[in-house]
Amino acid sequence: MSNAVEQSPPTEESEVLVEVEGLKKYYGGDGMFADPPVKAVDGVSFEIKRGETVGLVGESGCGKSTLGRTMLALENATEGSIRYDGTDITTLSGKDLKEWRKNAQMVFQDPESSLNDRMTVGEIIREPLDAHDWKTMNDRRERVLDLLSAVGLPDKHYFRYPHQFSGGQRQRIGIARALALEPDFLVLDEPVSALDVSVQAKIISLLEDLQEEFNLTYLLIAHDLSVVRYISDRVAVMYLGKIMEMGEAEELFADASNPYTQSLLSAIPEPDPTKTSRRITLSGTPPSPSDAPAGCNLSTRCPAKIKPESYADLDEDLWEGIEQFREVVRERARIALSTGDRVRRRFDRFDRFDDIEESRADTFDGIEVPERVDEEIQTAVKMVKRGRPTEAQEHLYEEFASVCDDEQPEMYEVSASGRYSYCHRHADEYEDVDPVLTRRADSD
Ligand SMILES: Nc1ncnc2c1ncn2[C@@H]1O[C@H](COP(=O)(O)OP(=O)(O)OP(=O)(O)O)[C@@H](O)[C@H]1O
Repeated sequence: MSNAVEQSPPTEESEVLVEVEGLKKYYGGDGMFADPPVKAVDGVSFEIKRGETVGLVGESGCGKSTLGRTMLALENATEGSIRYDGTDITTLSGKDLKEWRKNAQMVFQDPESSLNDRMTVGEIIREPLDAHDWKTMNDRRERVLDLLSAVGLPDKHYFRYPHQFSGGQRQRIGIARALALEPDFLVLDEPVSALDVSVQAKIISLLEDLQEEFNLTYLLIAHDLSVVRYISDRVAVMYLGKIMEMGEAEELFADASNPYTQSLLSAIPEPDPTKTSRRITLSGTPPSPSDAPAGCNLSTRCPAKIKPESYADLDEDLWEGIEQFREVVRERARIALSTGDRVRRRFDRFDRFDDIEESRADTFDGIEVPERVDEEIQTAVKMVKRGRPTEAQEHLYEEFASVCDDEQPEMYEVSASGRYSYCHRHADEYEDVDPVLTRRADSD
């Protein structure tokens, strides 16, 4: 059984460094005739303890970098707060913001493009010290030499240029620069993904050593789940601007609760050929962050989606078919019609979506479809064929929408260690995720 908790999950006594609450970052959407905003980060809350490494994972475009940048005040938050050692940095500006920036820095993915090739290594690392008018020129020089040594580069590199170095060495320079002002908190945005595997291991080990030496706190953004598993204390899984699950790394990898986390982890190849692992695939494509579902953001693709009460006894294959068909219709509704299409539609000569019949037949091939379901599907088919896929989408919504389409889930605490997950299925009134996924996998 799971308990619904407030957005911020409880953490243990250890000291919290960063507290993010109800954070949103939207792009665009201003003005009367503007397109809807891109909801890159859409209401996330979590904490990072001092000295902790939190891994942030999720598919491309889910909002990881935007969250990282907003947490460093490199982007203005649209809503919510980011308290750093108790200070809400979203309210800082001018001198106060500049002063705060010393505390938190970013290490970028691509060491090829993130360093200015016209500056020497010494100048690159010294630049933040110059910008903050840090102590004397001599002190700055000493500091740069210390930093070179901390990241494993010899003094003689001071006067060389970045293009004289390999990818791994350039990333060491980027890390030295990020450490110049003695920050407590680093956002590492894909710090090793542009590097060869052998170099990756060295940079990861350097990051671990530096964390120990300088008591650093990390937010590690990475798509490579094995890197995240190896280095993180806790992991947050993001999808379409929201955190779907967050908890201790080992526990989350071994026993994920959220259907999205389960599907993400099931894509990792099983190294032991004698073991069979369950592959959980998500249907369709992720919705655009400017057109996210009204209910749970995974609702259009969820492999454990709850059925509506009036169809609670539907066969699993049929339910899956209905959901797939709804996605086909949604895809049609996303297609912009040309002027010619509109004219043809007006004169009932529209034929661009006639293949919807075929899609229906394919989707329900070999599945027994009861009359009451078939009637609704056929009505939607007719609407799509007439060039009115949005009406068809609404019709199917009226008939088949469940709590997952209509309501955003709460955050539920799903383990004694404080892991939490964003899914209606953790509420007492619904069957939990695992038995549903097992049953649906068996029916495939
Ligand atoms: N400056 C911007 N203006 C408008 N939209 C943006 C901007 N920056 C990011 N986005 C959009 O916000 C969404 C999230 O992007 P973001 O780069 O944060 O995702 P990500 O998870 O870091 O992806 P990746 O792993 O590919 O870097 C995407 O739809 C992206 O197109």
